[in-house]
Amino acid sequence: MASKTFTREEVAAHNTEGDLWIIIDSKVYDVTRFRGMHPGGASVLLEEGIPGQDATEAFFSLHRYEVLERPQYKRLQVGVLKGEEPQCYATSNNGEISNVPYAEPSWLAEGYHSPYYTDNHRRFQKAVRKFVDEYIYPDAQARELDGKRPSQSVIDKMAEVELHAMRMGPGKHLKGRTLMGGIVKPEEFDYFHELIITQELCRCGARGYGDGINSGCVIGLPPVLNFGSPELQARIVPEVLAGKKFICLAVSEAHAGSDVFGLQTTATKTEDGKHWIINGTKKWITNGTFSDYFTVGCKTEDGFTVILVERQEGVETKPIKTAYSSAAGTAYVTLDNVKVPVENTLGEEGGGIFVMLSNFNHERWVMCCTSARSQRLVVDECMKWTHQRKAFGKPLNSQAVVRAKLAGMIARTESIQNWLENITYQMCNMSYREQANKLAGPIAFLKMYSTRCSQITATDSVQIFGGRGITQTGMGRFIEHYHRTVPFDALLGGAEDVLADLGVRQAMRGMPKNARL
Ligand code: HEM
Repeated sequence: MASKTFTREEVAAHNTEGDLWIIIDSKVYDVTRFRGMHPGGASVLLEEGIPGQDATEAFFSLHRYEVLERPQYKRLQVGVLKGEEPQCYATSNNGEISNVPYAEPSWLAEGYHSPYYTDNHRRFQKAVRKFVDEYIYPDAQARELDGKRPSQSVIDKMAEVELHAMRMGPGKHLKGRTLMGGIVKPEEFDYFHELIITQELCRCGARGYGDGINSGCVIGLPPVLNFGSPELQARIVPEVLAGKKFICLAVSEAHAGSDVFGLQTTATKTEDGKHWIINGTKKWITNGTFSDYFTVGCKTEDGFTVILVERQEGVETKPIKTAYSSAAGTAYVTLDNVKVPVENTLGEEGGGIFVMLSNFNHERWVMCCTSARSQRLVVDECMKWTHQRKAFGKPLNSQAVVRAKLAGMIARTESIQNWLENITYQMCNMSYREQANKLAGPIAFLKMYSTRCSQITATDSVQIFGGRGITQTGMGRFIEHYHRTVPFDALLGGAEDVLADLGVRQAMRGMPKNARL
């Protein structure tokens, strides 16, 4: 029983193969029978300094804190040390703000200030974090392992507090909804609230799952919200935001990714002009395997047109095996003579590029939010690991070469977050049209810069974690995951080089004609 107390001397008497106790962080464990099942082997538990002794340091240099939290291992605890309190605790995913330096953006760190966040944002952040840690984190870890799509119970829970609606950003779709239990009024909800949601969600450290929980909707629904007919909106939007139906954006193809003018999926009108007949294929479609609706980019007589397709005869989806988990529902979509009413056209016929462009800024900004926070997760992991792991008799962080790597990743993470907050502030103060004009370049640059940085940070973090950084279980599991999935950020929403060029071309367009050195 965990409530029993023992002195260190009493524990020390249980020091043989047939009667084996150890102390970890003031808790006493009977590992006699567990020894034969220990994933790290039986012999290590009999090594010098372990039987009947305080094994705290040895334990934390080899195991994550969460190991002790697993029910099957919790049961091994037989008591606690008399008059001693646990000194170690998990600083992640317990609903609290971490006090590990740089584990939180500065606006959340004690004693720091920010011009951007109000008391309302702070209350909102607390509630979102609690929600994510309680409901989403456990499902994220389980689904990331089994590759199944996110549990419907989590999607429903998210709908209860209107997380799906809030992830669409500020706007009229929030009207009449009770957001996060009423903490923020629909008309007060701004891009900083949305940034908070996105960044809190990616603390789960499960990239595929993160996309699985309705990222398709974040990029697939805005064209319906902004360009769909009132009838289409009335039919589609409520059920999607309630988490009962799923939608995805289906633009990229095997033939063309960033180059939307190179798309080959065609939509041709029937003779009576009442329907589109769509033929083609779409590739890398997030949430595609389980989507009910597809926002499809098509080549039409007038150019490029976006059309909403409902799952029906002629629409087939099959999973694509990518580097991240199949929880994301990444699909190859085939469209064979799919008949769609012309009323499903989103925006003008031939005006698809405008529909897409108006979506891209928001989509890329969301990705910047994710990338910035994921890099911070790596900083957090590296700070803890280098603090608790000893090599050559000293903690890893006592080595200058390790500290230099930490310095780089901290500086990159901080600069990205600060730039991101500046852009978010501009978004809060610009109309959608102004944003499209003035922020397409800066957002493209930020995304390019952020994903460049993230790859350097991923490489350095693997060096810091060594073999554990390439191992899917144990101490380095988040690092392995990050390093494996970081290229997604650099590709989705426009490849780095394409975005860099877009930013410079935008700047060139703004050059005063008479500017001279
Ligand atoms: C209540 C006590 C313990 C439990 C429940 C436990 C559990 C585990 C688990 C689940 C693993 C698999 C890796 C992971 O998921 O992190 C593991 C690995 C390991 N454990 Fe333990 N362990 C305990 C105590 C110890 C102690 C005291 C030592 C002593 C040095 C030890 C040495 C190891 C080693 C060497 C590995 C392999 C690590 C690796 O592959 O990187 N364990 N243990």
